[in-house]
Formats: sequence, structure tokens, C-alpha cells
Amino acid sequence: MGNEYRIALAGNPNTGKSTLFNALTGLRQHTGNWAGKTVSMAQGSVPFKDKVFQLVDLPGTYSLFSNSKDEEVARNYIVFEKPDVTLVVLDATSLERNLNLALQVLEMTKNVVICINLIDEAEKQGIKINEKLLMNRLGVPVIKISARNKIGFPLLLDTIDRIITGAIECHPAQMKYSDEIEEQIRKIEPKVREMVGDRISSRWVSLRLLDGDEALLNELNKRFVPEGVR
Ligand SMILES: Nc1nc2c(ncn2[C@@H]2O[C@H](COP(=O)(O)OP(=O)(O)OP(=O)(O)O)[C@@H](O)[C@H]2O)c(=O)[nH]1
Ligand SMILES: [Mg+2]
Repeated sequence: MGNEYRIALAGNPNTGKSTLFNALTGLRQHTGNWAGKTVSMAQGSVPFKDKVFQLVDLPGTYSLFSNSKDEEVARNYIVFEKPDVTLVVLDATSLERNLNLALQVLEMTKNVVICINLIDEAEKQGIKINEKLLMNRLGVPVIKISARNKIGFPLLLDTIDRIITGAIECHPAQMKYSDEIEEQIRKIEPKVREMVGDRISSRWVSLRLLDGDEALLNELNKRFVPEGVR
């Protein structure tokens, strides 16, 4: 349908993705206080203004390389299924560790919202988070929420809506690597672009290939190379 948009929820395990998913959709995806709860993707819809957001609860992962099935599922969804917006759910009480995954997502896709969850817990612990500064550094909206207490939802939904309409444009920060790696990227990126066009970030694919990500290479072959040529 023309007014349906897919919104993916990514993040480290145990950051409250399913709690957010359930609170927004009214569904009952399993939640728990230990890692590895969500192993497959749950979907649920959230009507908002003239639109319907189809939320996809991805498995929680510490990175988005090809280290495990979960990472591949989450990675493939973000890169190949191309959700309209990807929410990265972070735990406000361990932001530094959580930002690692956020930076990976920013390399993979353009339309990203960073949700800093468990803001209630962070406040209890006296942790102060400057979301404006983060927003400037990361180039995408950063919103403080508490999924459990349903805090921050109106702004979150409105921000998703405004990204979809184009009222907000994301400019995700790109990590700069050593001169040597940047030089290698420059060499292979044009060839990667010939293969993937502008459907996927050619810089990100180049980086993964330089890292020897064979699972990704297989996935690219499957999706982009005609069967007779592989
Ligand atoms: N204090 C507080 N706890 C929260 C909040 N959101 C989620 N939690 C708790 O954090 C724990 C993990 O929540 P889940 O929603 O299962 O986390 P998840 O990200 O889906 O975890 P995986 O599926 O393992 O990746 C649960 O005990 C939640 O009740 C919040 O806003 N504040
Ligand atoms: Mg979950």
C-alpha cells in the first residue's frame, strides 16, 4: 500500500527494542532481561497520521558483520531490504559501547534515527546525555526515550514521519579510516558501484570486502550476479 513504510529496529541485545516494538504496536513480542531474546523478526503496524509504519524488530547484535546468523539477518535486512527508516536503539546507561553499532548502521544506510532508551535509568544514575551534540556529530536525529515508560514517543514518531516526507534529511556521519584503508577504498569502490549501483552504499561494501567478509560476498553474488555468470 502507498501509505505503508517499513521501520527497522536495530541495536545491541537487551537495549529494549522489543519493549519499544510492543509499546508502539500493542503486540507482545517476548522481552526479557537477558541477551538473545529476539532471534527472528517480528512485524507489527503503527498507524500515524496519514501513514502506517510497519515495524520490524530485528535480532539484537553487537555488530553487523557476518559473525553469526543473527548478525546476517539484521545486516541483510538493513542493507538489502532497505527499510524506509532504521531506528538504532541504544542503552543510555552504556552509551559508549552501544555507539559502536550505531556507527556501523550509519555506514550502511542513510535514514537513521538514534533512540537513546532507558533514559529513566540513566537519570536515576545521574548520567546526563547531550543529544544535540550527538545529533550534530552523528548527522541524524537523536531522541531520548523510555520504552518501558512510553516517554519520547510523540517526538520519535513525528521524526520518522518527517524523514519519510523529506522534511528532515539525514547526513549520517562516515568513519574515516587510515590513509592506507582509504586508498584501498578509492581503488575498489568504482568496481563495487558498477555492481550494486546506488542501491547499497558502495563505500560500506568496499570496506566489508576489504575486511574479507565472505558471507557478504556470497550474498552479493546471489543478489546481483546473474546465475550463468557466477
Ligand atoms: N528501566 C528501563 N528498562 C527498560 C526500558 N526499556 C526496556 N527495558 C528493560 O530492558 C530489558 C530488555 O528489554 P527487551 O525489550 O527484551 O530488549 P531487546 O533489545 O528486545 O533484547 P534482544 O531481543 O535480546 O536483543 C527488559 O527487562 C525491559 O523491561 C526502559 O525504558 N527503562
Ligand atoms: Mg528483543
